[in-house]
Amino acid sequence: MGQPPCIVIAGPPGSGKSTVGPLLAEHLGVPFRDSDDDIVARAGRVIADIFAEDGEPAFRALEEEVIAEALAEHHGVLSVGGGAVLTEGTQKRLDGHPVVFLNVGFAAGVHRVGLSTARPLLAGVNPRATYRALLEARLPVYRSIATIEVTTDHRAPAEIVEAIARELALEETQ
Ligand SMILES: Nc1ncnc2c1ncn2[C@@H]1O[C@H](COP(=O)(O)OP(=O)(O)OP(=O)(O)O)[C@@H](O)[C@H]1O
Ligand SMILES: O=C(O)C1=C[C@@H](O)[C@@H](O)[C@H](O)C1
Ligand SMILES: [Mg+2]
Repeated sequence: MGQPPCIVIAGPPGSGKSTVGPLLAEHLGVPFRDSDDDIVARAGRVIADIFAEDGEPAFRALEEEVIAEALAEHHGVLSVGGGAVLTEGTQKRLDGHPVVFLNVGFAAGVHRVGLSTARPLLAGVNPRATYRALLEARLPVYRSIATIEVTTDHRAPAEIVEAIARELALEETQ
């Protein structure tokens, strides 16, 4: 039998991908990777600097590359950047993988992302409006690539892990 496919965690900024991903990996006893961390390690710069110095298209190209590598060689949980699933190449590569969409509503999401400047897409003059537009525009994309959708509002990370594990077990029996 081959290695199990990588379990992918997707969702908007603040949905909890980097928080829930490692907990899910621990729960399942498998390794964890985060594409944002892989990009930072590869570029030797933080994400805000890559956006500022190279622009978003260069960031997206690097993101697609590190995700392709991770999907090919990583057998565990992979959290991907909030905008990673917008790329057609990545969407195609996700085929055959369990993909968990961590959904978050506007109020909880805004509260979680705060005013951090680490998220270049939300660093403009009206981050709340930008965040609202981003959630609306991306919702259908997240839904189109996900095999599992989990609501994260008013739920602690440990409860979210339990919900994902239950859904993954159900998927396996189908
Ligand atoms: N279920 C939750 N309940 C309350 N707070 C949460 C929950 N999940 C994550 N958080 C908090 O929200 C913030 C953002 O979480 P996290 O960094 O995991 O989001 P992300 O989806 O990885 O975002 P990004 O796309 O920007 O990387 C963190 O401070 C984290 O502790
Ligand atoms: O939602 C997005 O487009 C992003 C989310 C983060 O995970 C980072 O990948 C980057 O800040 C872009
Ligand atoms: Mg993250």
